[in-house]
Amino acid sequence: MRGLVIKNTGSWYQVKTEDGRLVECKIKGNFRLKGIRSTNPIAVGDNVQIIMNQEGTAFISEIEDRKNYIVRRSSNLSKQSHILAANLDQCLLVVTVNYPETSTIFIDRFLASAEAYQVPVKIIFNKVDAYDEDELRYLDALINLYTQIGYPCFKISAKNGDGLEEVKQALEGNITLFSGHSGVGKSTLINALLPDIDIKTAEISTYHNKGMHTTTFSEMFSVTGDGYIIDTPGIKGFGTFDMKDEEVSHYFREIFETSDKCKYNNCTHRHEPGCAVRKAVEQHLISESRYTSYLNILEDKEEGKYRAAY
Ligand SMILES: Nc1nc2c(ncn2[C@@H]2O[C@H](COP(=O)(O)OP(=O)(O)OP(=O)(O)O)[C@@H](O)[C@H]2O)c(=O)[nH]1
Ligand SMILES: [Zn+2]
Repeated sequence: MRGLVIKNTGSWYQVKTEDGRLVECKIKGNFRLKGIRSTNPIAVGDNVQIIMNQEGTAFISEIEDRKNYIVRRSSNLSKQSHILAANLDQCLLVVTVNYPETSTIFIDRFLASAEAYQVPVKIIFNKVDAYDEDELRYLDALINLYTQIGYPCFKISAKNGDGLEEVKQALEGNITLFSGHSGVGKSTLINALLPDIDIKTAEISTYHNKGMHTTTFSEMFSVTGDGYIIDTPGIKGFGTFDMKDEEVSHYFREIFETSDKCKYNNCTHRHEPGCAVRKAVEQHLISESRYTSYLNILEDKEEGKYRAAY
């Protein structure tokens, strides 16, 4: 029988079967997956085959190929990773123009890593109830910028409910991960979307065993329209990844499109003659803030800091 893993409590997995039942499952057999040394072979979001037993519980016998997954490295010492969630359909990045301010560098780095992981992102601008005129103008400019690049944007107040209907629609039929840095209102938003569950009290814990093994129990919450929200503490972004200088621009959509016209095909868009990207920035066809974020990643990469940033 096929099912979706919606909760991982360490020793048990809760699987929702295709006919809508919730079944407590254990793993049977050896689940070493190609290419990953993981502390947990199965994560929320995995599609699995289960074999029912007489007690009404089941064994997970097979795991289907993942379209993507996010990991956290268990510790610096071990090379093992902990898979936090699999098969994400999208990520909703919650940001704020103020209280606290989310920088465009943070947004653009997040978008770049999501591009690398091939997870579509939508941006939620929260706390619109709290902004003054200048902040609202800046907010609209940002929405304009990111919508044009191809990232859908939402303007909401998790506090008073403005804009929540559009967010609910975006959740339908999708497995969604919420991200955003501390204080932007993720918990407030998720609680508003899931009034029956208090996220802060959801059963999620972490334990350490000789400093080598860390497990985060994660859970997906059902939303109307066959969608799920993943809220795993500690995920601020995607994992780390290595890339060459000339690859960074692949993760900035509009820079990548323009780079076709650069004189050199390995142009890094910094000092090279005949760089179409720099020209587009001068002509305000590419935003200065996006270009700055792009340079910022290149610089950090050179200093070996980029990996540490996520
Ligand atoms: N004015 C206003 N305040 C909000 C809104 N949403 C959240 N807040 C407030 O912002 C603060 C942080 O909200 P949280 O929901 O805890 O933020 P979080 O992103 O979950 O933060 P972490 O748990 O640290 O990751 C709280 O004091 C909320 O009441 C909003 O739409 N408008
Ligand atoms: Zn160039």
